[in-house]
Amino acid sequence: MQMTFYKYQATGNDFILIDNREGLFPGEDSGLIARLCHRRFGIGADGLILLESHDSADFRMVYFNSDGNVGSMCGNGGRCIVAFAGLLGLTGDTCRFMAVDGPHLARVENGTVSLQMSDVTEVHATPRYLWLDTGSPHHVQLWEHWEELDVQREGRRLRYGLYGASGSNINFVQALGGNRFRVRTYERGVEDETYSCGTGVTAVALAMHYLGKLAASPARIDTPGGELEVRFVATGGGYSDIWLKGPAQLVFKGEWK
Ligand SMILES: N[C@H](CCC[C@H](N)C(=O)O)C(=O)O
Repeated sequence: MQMTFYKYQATGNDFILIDNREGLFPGEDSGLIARLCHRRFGIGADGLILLESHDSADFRMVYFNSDGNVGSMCGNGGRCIVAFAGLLGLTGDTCRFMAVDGPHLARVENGTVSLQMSDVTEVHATPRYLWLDTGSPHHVQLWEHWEELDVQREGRRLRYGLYGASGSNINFVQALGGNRFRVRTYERGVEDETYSCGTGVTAVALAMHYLGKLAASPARIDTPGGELEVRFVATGGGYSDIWLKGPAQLVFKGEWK
């Protein structure tokens, strides 16, 4: 299948973006999507995103994990598709698009994209970890021995051990003082560590506020791929007006033959 694709990255979380407004891409072909995302046999990416037409929003985002299956919301991918819609001339400095978890607003300033995330109504807390849904499911756990952290091993153990077949994304957090945190994420559907996960970083900011380790919005979060900022309003048990901000860049454009 011949098609034009665009490769984007947002704090090192990388995606293949395809303009599918004509509806020709075979989204049900999970084998093809996994091949396109494969880092040796394909283009290489953590996920693939289709930009499609929508009746009442600027566009629709359809997100697939690199295993080829439809994923839940992707915060970094959401920031990339906003930059992509701008490149295609569909939107200006602000836009509103539809994703699997509902509508999202976004703003673009000098290569930085701020994306409004879904409200969070519940945080499940246990003595060792928290779990919340920021559009995607996230386990958040503080980790003391940072230098010895094997994200692939620990993430895999928790993803399959605690969350059964549907699984969860797993975030390990270190508090750096003030409003700064460091995060490493094991992503479900990639089944490996990624350089950054937007819904994960969002979950970490809210979880740290919930635990009293972050006094107030915003949180500044370091990931292996760079820094992200999360702003939010606490609503007594939940969170609203949540914004994820950081860079999103086109890397290259190509043809798949
Ligand atoms: N990388 C994404 C998360 C993808 C979620 C996916 N791994 C799933 O659970 O389906 C992000 O920036 O939010």
